[in-house]
Amino acid sequence: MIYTCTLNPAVDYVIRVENFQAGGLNRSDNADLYAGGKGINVSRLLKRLGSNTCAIGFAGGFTGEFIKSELDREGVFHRFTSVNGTTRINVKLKSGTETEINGPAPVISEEDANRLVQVTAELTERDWLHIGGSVPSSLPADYAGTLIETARKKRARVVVDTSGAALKALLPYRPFFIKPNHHELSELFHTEVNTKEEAAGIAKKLVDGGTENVIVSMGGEGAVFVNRDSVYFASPPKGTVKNTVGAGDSMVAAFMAKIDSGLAPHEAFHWAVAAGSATAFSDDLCTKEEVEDVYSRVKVVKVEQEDTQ
Ligand SMILES: Nc1ncnc2c1ncn2[C@@H]1O[C@H](COP(=O)(O)OP(=O)(O)OP(=O)(O)O)[C@@H](O)[C@H]1O
Ligand SMILES: O=P(O)(O)OC[C@@]1(O)O[C@H](CO)[C@@H](O)[C@@H]1O
Repeated sequence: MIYTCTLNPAVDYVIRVENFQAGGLNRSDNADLYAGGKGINVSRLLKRLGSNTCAIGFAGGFTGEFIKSELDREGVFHRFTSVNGTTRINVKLKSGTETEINGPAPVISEEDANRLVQVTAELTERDWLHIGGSVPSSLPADYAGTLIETARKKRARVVVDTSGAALKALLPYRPFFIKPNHHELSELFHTEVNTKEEAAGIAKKLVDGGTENVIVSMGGEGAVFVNRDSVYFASPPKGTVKNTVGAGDSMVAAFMAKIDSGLAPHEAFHWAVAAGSATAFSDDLCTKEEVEDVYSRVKVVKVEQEDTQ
């Protein structure tokens, strides 16, 4: 079972406005609500790809109920820890460009935090623990690390998809897989990452530091894959981009799904890029059929290690 842990889920309110005017009254006749947050997106896609998954994390208030009912509707197992506050709403404003306003997390009590640790203590060596997204500031600084250690004691495989200080703090736990985008990588290493060669050079440092598999996503430019044995570059096909929210999560889901079903890492990478692009080309997360359709149009090349910095 692939458990996804979203410590700070969200209802994603995707609203489209023509000619948005900051500071003025704007009206929209096109908006959608989605169960969101990185782990939740990953679980939704895993279900579509046919993998066994369960979404865990904190949920509260009417927004928490909405997320659970949406997951029920899609047949995605979940086991959220209920909290007193209200799960946030994240606004995704589409008006030519995409503007995101991610809301604040509810306060998580110590008791609720401990209850979630107990859920991760039930994992087994056949399970994965994916930890995705931001961490509510009311949680102890080492909270995600505690979840990882708890799952590790049961020999579960750990995947980390977070950014900034939270990602930096979790790297010493030597995750099986991480997928920063090139902006997150730039922030992590205090350097500009603009090319695939530069991304591969830095990803190698992460692999040297103990992370087993690194994908660096680079939006419409594609992605880079690095592990101990090899480096691959991928270029996605051209298409009409409708929504990039969840494109990165789709990559993570497809990579885990394909590794879990026994594929080699570079093959799983190929599927990951296809899933990322398929989501970018659709309004919501992509379907299995859309991923299959994009797959044959993704170009993946093996790169000689000397060609990277
Ligand atoms: N314009 C695009 N055209 C084709 N594919 C795209 C485009 N934008 C994103 N993708 C696909 O989605 C993948 C992930 O994109 P990106 O690097 O933006 O992830 P991300 O920043 O983690 O996204 P998010 O956090 O919004 O889920 C890319 O590697 C690519 O495969
Ligand atoms: O604020 P965080 O936790 O970093 O990111 C949350 C979020 O932006 O990430 C997902 C897309 O990856 C969205 O569903 C969600 O709104």
